[in-house]
Amino acid sequence: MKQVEQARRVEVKVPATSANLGPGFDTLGLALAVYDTLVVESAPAGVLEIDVEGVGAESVPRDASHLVVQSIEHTLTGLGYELPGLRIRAVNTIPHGRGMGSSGAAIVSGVMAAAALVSNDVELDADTLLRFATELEGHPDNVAPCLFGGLTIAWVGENGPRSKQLLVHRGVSPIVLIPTETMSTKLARSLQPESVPHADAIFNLSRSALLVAALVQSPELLFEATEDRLHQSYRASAMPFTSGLVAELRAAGLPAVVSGAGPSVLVLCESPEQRLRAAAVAEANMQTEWSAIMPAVDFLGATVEVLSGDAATLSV
Ligand SMILES: Nc1ncnc2c1ncn2[C@@H]1O[C@H](COP(=O)(O)OP(=O)(O)OP(=O)(O)O)[C@@H](O)[C@H]1O
Ligand SMILES: N[C@@H](CCO)C(=O)O
Repeated sequence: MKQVEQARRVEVKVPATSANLGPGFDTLGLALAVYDTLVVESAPAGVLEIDVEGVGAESVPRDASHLVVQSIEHTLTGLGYELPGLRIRAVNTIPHGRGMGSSGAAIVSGVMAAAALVSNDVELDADTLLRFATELEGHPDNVAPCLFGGLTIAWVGENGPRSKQLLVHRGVSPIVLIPTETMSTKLARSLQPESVPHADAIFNLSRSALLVAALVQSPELLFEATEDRLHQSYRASAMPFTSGLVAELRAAGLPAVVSGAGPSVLVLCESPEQRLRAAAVAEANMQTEWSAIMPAVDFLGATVEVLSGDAATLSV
């Protein structure tokens, strides 16, 4: 096994993401301008210091089971390196367990940190970064936009996960409604049926193809393009306030969907004006405690800077 250079310090910044976007289950994802940042330093073997500020400061583990550590280890092992000691300082703003891609962001930050720790010796291409991240996350629809920014279409081919990044129409104005309750992605996935009716598969094929056109070129089609029959109804009983709010917003003509595995609601508004209307409709219909954010679409994805050791700035 190869050794990581000592006292190499890297800084990673990763965006939140919303996956599925209605019909694009496990396929479509959008990067949002809400970020976690992380400084990672290689240290003598046996050292593991984890300092967390912001989201998760009260809850995430401070040992080797921390998701970023697992991701660094997974990536370095995959590249033939021994896990060095680590000093990690995280400043998190992406909410956990709310459907905003926090686990994907933690995994991507670990993959990017590991890549930067060894970037003097190894250069990783985009597909390899996506493969390491997807191996841990299980599906590529959050980690692809987190890595590359913008709107991504992700798929798993014979040689592993791939993705295509697209720029989003400047009119598209997301609003995310975030409840205080959490939902585990694992639980939400356990509610999915093994098979779905053929007619529902066709329904989602048409809507997800339309959604790509709506997000890139024709935001006025977003309402029809965000319909779904593959996942939201199966999960509704586990998050009744979420499905109630989505229904109220859609009844008002607003393109609302469950964000990721929920329970947040994403409204993919076609203009800043529609977004203000969505905020007003949501406020009138929230039956529990929610907060609303209006993040821009992130177009950069994950970035890494090498702070010490041989300096170089990486991006994918
Ligand atoms: N920055 C982080 N550091 C350590 N652990 C994290 C971090 N972010 C997320 N996690 C872990 O991931 C869990 C949340 O993952 P989960 O997949 O259930 O939801 P999510 O990723 O926030 O939502 P979704 O996948 O629907 O977008 C947290 O409870 C925590 O255990
Ligand atoms: N496609 C995933 C996104 C959440 O990680 C799901 O809905 O289960």
